[in-house]
Amino acid sequence: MAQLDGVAPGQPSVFKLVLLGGGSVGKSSLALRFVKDDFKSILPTVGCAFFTKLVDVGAASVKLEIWDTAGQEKYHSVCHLYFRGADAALLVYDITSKDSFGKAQQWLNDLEKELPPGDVVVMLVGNKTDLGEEREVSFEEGAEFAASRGLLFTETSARLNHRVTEAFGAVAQDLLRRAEQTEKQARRGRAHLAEDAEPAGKAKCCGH
Ligand SMILES: Nc1nc2c(ncn2[C@@H]2O[C@H](COP(=O)(O)OP(=O)(O)OP(=O)(O)O)[C@@H](O)[C@H]2O)c(=O)[nH]1
Repeated sequence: MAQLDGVAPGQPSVFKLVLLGGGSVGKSSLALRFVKDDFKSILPTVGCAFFTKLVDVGAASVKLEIWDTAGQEKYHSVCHLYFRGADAALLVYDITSKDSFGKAQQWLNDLEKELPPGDVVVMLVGNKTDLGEEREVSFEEGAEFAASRGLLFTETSARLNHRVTEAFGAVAQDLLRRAEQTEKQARRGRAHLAEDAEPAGKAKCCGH
């Protein structure tokens, strides 16, 4: 895999990922599971917590800077500040709460006001699949909403460590794919510019 421009050889590409969603959906638990492979009762996040984790994507390495935002309504206005410069977002809801699914959709609208769709990789995550008997949001509902807005989608259980690594891994993979695509386009653009410049030079020379 080619090294991305601006990244020193052997160094990972760094991307900022924000965890968004209502209160108690499991944002901090997903981060804790992914970064430290741990699960415990966590107090509500105040403001924002910050983690980093290296992820291997094929032969490449990606460093995710994970910003865990507070889901409680009283912190909502502060959290907008954390959107800035985000490359990716995990939009989390609790599959046992229809209300949290609605909140995730509101968060998406807020995010898209700040960052144009397409500029950021967004994955919708239905968490707490271990509580299947209390389920209020079906897998299909989640998948359909994600498809309608061009989002990646998965369901997880931070408690049982189900599909947590895969969720972050899929986002890292998509980030790298997009970065490589952007770089290829830029290289092609530079090559075209060089080609366009060359015949003009020759014409000048041969006209004499
Ligand atoms: N059963 C179950 N409980 C979970 C799961 N993930 C988180 N929880 C529990 O849900 C509660 C809220 O989890 P948090 O990780 O603090 O949720 P949060 O979204 O970060 O909450 P805020 O900080 O208020 O935004 C805690 O009691 C967790 O133990 C899960 O996958 N399954």
